[in-house]
Amino acid sequence: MSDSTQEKRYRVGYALAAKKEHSFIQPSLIEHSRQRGIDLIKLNPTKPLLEQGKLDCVIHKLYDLDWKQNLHEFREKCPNVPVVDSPEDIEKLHNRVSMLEVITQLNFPVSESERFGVPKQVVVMDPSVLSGGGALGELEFPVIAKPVDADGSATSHKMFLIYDQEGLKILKAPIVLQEFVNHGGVIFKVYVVGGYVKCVKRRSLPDISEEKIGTSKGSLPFSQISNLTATQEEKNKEYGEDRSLEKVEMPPSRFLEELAKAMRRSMGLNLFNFDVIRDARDGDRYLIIDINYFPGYAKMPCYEPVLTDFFWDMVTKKSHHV
Ligand SMILES: Nc1ncnc2c1ncn2[C@@H]1O[C@H](COP(=O)(O)OP(=O)(O)OP(=O)(O)O)[C@@H](O)[C@H]1O
Ligand SMILES: O=P(O)(O)O[C@H]1[C@H](OP(=O)(O)O)[C@@H](OP(=O)(O)O)[C@@H](O)[C@@H](O)[C@@H]1OP(=O)(O)O
Ligand SMILES: [Mg+2]
Ligand SMILES: [Mg+2]
Repeated sequence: MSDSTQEKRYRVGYALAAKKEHSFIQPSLIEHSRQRGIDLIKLNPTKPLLEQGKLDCVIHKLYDLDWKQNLHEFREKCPNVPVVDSPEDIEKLHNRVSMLEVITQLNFPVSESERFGVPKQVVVMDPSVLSGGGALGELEFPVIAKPVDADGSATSHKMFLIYDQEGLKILKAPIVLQEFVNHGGVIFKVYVVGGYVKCVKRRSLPDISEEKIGTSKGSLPFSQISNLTATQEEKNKEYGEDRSLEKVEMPPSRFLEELAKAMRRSMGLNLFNFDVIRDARDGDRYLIIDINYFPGYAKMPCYEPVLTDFFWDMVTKKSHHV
């Protein structure tokens, strides 16, 4: 379709933090959408949405109360305009406990071979439990300590690999302790955009040998390990690391597609990704360790046509239910 003035044009409003806007609203996406008759409109989150021109769809990743209120009023007055996605549904992903409950509660046809689950985890609310022992329950070291909140703040990505009881002492409750699972140093990031599913490989923490488990002590901080930039990757190579991802086999696509579909239905969300690792001890066992709302789609191959197709579906379909 051309963008001639006679043809109907659609307006997709976006409300994003500056960093997200910078990475997601690329000139290539604007142009791709424009050519399909879709204009991407930057919204002012502090001004009533009804006063910001006709909107055919709203996408957003902002969580302050004023924005939620603004969105709430808009949804009441314009119930037919799809809001992707509903703040109530997104909320579940802001806590690392409720996030993984999505997975444990999935009604999913059991596949012949592949199985899925989540690593064992506990949430520690009481600071004295960390210093006094007994925090682990039935978990075994090493564990990963993750902030309970996954709300997009810088601290929400600050993690620690904890080798022993001593290592727990630097942590502050509340915190999630999750069993570390060896997985060959590779994670699979599965991007979901409505009905579209795309899996990519990323680097992860390397396996920890039995020997290392016995000799390592304390804790090791890390953050956004799978978001290494190209320069950092180059540096890794200079240091002689050969961790080429090319040879790593992807999980079966049918399995990932079914899983993504079940998650999308159960959460009521259209825009998310999830991190999957393959258990090094059991190649048919997949563990979901993280789910992110509105992730870095610009890192996904062909994100412009994929997102444009999604916008098109949203603005042209009468129903926007997932
Ligand atoms: N249970 C686990 N066993 C082994 N490695 C893990 C485990 N949990 C997390 N990791 C590693 O730590 C990384 C960060 O964990 P996680 O994905 O939960 O954090 P995040 O900050 O929410 O990540 P993102 O940037 O994707 O939002 C993972 O990508 C993976 O490399
Ligand atoms: O841009 P944002 O601030 O939303 O950052 C998100 C980041 O995307 P970016 O690549 O655009 O930074 C995502 O990366 P990928 O999973 O796609 O690799 C992932 O780390 C999310 O957890 C982050 O969301 P947050 O949890 O911090 O809200
Ligand atoms: Mg992650
Ligand atoms: Mg995350």
